[in-house]
Amino acid sequence: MIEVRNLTKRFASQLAVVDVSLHVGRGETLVLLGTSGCGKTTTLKMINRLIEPTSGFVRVDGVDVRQQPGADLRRRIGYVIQDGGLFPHYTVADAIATVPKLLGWAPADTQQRTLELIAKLQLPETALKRFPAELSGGQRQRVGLARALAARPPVVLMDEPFGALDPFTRRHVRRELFGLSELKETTVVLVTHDVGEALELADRIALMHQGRIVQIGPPDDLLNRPANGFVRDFLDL
Ligand SMILES: Nc1ncnc2c1ncn2[C@@H]1O[C@H](COP(=O)(O)OP(=O)(O)OP(=O)(O)O)[C@@H](O)[C@H]1O
Repeated sequence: MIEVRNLTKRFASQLAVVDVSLHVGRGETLVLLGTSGCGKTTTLKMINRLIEPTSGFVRVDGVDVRQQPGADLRRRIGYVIQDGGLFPHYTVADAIATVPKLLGWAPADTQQRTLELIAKLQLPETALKRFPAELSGGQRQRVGLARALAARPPVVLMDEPFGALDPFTRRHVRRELFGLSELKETTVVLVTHDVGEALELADRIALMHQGRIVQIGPPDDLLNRPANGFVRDFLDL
């Protein structure tokens, strides 16, 4: 589904990502894990072209992302960031309708999908008219996810999606969201520095350090067969 080949990103003299290659299968959840500044976000943003690579390429469903028109890419790749990334002057309904509108959906279809999503995410219908400042952190997070899932993208990228939440709410929202059947069918790449979160959510983990992947594999592989001392230290084994 997603193929990343030899991706490198240099910002002036800073090498942020160095020769990263990986693939993510359809319906799989891959977690990019690592310390602050190791290149996780830069890698994620090269998948949806928010950042252009210095070298290497990304294919989604066999097509190079550079060859896909922007609207196509946004329909196919949902994006969730910390705290939902909502515009302060958009109501919840406006936020969820963003991509369907961009794709020219009929208003009735958008409304039906919006109602379906807020029911699935257990947001009250009265929230539709509210602005982000009138919601709790957990609600904002769920709205961010509803917005990303609205047009049923086959791929969703998530950057520290639970980062703004307290540990209790974080666990709760995480379980709720990843329990959704919608997400089970979706190919997800999720960035976190939280080991527990990675072990809970990942089908496979790519552990990064200084721009490179140190080890990639199912959580059990990293736990039982850490590639080196860094992996052992990071996972506190
Ligand atoms: N636009 C930019 N210009 C210059 N340097 C950048 C830019 N964006 C990122 N960097 C640098 O590239 C490196 C990787 O950053 P990146 O945001 O990908 O790390 P990260 O692993 O996602 O970190 P965090 O968990 O703190 O968000 C860092 O050293 C960062 O300072």
